[in-house]
Amino acid sequence: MLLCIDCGNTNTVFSIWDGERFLCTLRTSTHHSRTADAYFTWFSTLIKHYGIETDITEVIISSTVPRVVFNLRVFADRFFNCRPLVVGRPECLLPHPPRVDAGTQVGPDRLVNTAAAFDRHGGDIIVVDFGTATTFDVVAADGAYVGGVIAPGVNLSLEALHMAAAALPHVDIAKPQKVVGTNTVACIQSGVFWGYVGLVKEICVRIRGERDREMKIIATGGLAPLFQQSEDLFDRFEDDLTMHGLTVIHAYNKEQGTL
Ligand SMILES: Nc1ncnc2c1ncn2[C@@H]1O[C@H](COP(=O)(O)OP(=O)(O)O)[C@@H](O)[C@H]1O
Ligand SMILES: CC(C)(COP(=O)(O)O)[C@@H](O)C(=O)NCCC(=O)O
Ligand SMILES: [K+]
Repeated sequence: MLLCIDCGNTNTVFSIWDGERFLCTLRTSTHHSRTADAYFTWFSTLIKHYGIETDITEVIISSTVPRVVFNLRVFADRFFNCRPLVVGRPECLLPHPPRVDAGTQVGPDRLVNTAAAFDRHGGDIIVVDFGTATTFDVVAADGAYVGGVIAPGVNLSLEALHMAAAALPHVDIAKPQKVVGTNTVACIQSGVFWGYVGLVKEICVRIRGERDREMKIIATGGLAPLFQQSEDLFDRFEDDLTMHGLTVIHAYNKEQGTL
């Protein structure tokens, strides 16, 4: 069985792939100081709780936080006796190498989303990932990542207002009833929610214009459903897109004989 680990700047998600389906998805916050032993204690407790039979022999990691990779490597080595495949490392092959400026280190999450979107839908796709940052990944007709857009994440924007302005409270995102807020919380929610709706629309229109073609929009990440219920922003929401991409990249490396 393959253990897929997707480490974002906020959360780290573990999912076990049995070759046909994901047996479970476990989520913890991202901390570079978490040790291999701490990961295993957490992981084995939850696996036992859910009564899942596992036989993990392989591990693949995508991490937007370079510092956590060391402890995740030790975790794979110590508890599953394997060397993990780490997306973004030279030894991890990609089905379609990215076409970006020389020296650019594309976020591994974006490479994984690209591989997943192409596998499921073919090319000419925009992936919108609502993580710590909101990223737009442009997938060309041949499946290569050819660039994109990075915007501050929804929660980061809310946090920034609270941090920088003495009178603004911490607010959780929600769809406001109206655009014109009649209290501080409603005003902030309106600014971020409708601002984001506009941001997503405008960026997608401009990407399609720049590339001069129709492009399917696939959304992923925890906050995507909130926006999907509001407006017709995306063609699809796929919660498991990044995890699927990890299985695609792992299978590709097996096929190429590098594993
Ligand atoms: N279902 C959800 N409802 C509300 N907030 C969420 C949900 N899922 C994730 N978030 C929040 O969205 C932000 C991005 O989370 P996540 O997608 O896990 O980011 P990353 O991949 O960058 O770690 C975080 O601030 C997280 O707390
Ligand atoms: C843009 C990101 C911070 C998004 O990370 P996330 O929100 O998933 O934690 C990450 O993909 C990253 O660090 N990228 C490196 C620069 C680039 O992709 O061009
Ligand atoms: K992301």
